[in-house]
Amino acid sequence: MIDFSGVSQAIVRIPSLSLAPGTTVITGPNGSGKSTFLRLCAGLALPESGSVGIDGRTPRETEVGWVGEFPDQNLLFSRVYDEIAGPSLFAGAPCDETRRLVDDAARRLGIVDLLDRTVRSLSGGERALVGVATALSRHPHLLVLDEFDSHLDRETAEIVAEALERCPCRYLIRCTQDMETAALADTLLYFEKGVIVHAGSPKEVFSALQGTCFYPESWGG
Ligand SMILES: Nc1ncnc2c1ncn2[C@@H]1O[C@H](COP(=O)(O)OP(=O)(O)OP(=O)(O)O)[C@@H](O)[C@H]1O
Repeated sequence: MIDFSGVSQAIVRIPSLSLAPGTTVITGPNGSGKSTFLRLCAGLALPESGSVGIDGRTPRETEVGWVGEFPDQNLLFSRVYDEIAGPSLFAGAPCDETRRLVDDAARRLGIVDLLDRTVRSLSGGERALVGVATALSRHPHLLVLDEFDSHLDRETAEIVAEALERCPCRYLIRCTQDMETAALADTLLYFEKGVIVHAGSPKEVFSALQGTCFYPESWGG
């Protein structure tokens, strides 16, 4: 479980929360604290008070993959292969293992033909695919995605969705404004002003959001 206890960070306040393995989707208005929550999950921010535990470890003791809202801003290396290899290199993995993980991640995202390209020569969508390949290359325990897909076309979004479906990570936590994506979650959290106002299955949460823009169009009503 991912457990929040007495957590306070910037505007976010989470007295108590336990997330089961599977896919958790976060949604809510702009500025409601979604990114802050994701940063706490990933260990990129530490709570000012309280604690976050992932199966008994802190986020920083956990293998975490992260894709931010603007994936192209997080790319570190000039060559695509090196970018995807980055987490393995930082983990001190042997070269042959790194090669295997990079090839596997690139295959899953359909970007094998990009491996020798420079990151600078890629389109925004291609950079997002590289960001996702990098984040899931080492099969992280927790994969955190912060609205990275807002400017992907449908075909690219489907490639990513398929890769995520097959990703063996224990927890996937993602933020989206796409309620059709949110509807597929195991758990849905709806934030307002730093607080989780609704939590539960998509059916439970959407029943409380009927008549708002946070309701899947395909569900009608
Ligand atoms: N370290 C901080 N100190 C003070 N305020 C902060 C800090 N980090 C974030 N905030 C504020 O907290 C609020 C929530 O920010 P956050 O980025 O988490 O919201 P969000 O729901 O992801 O927004 P958006 O949908 O616009 O991306 C914002 O008003 C932001 O300015």
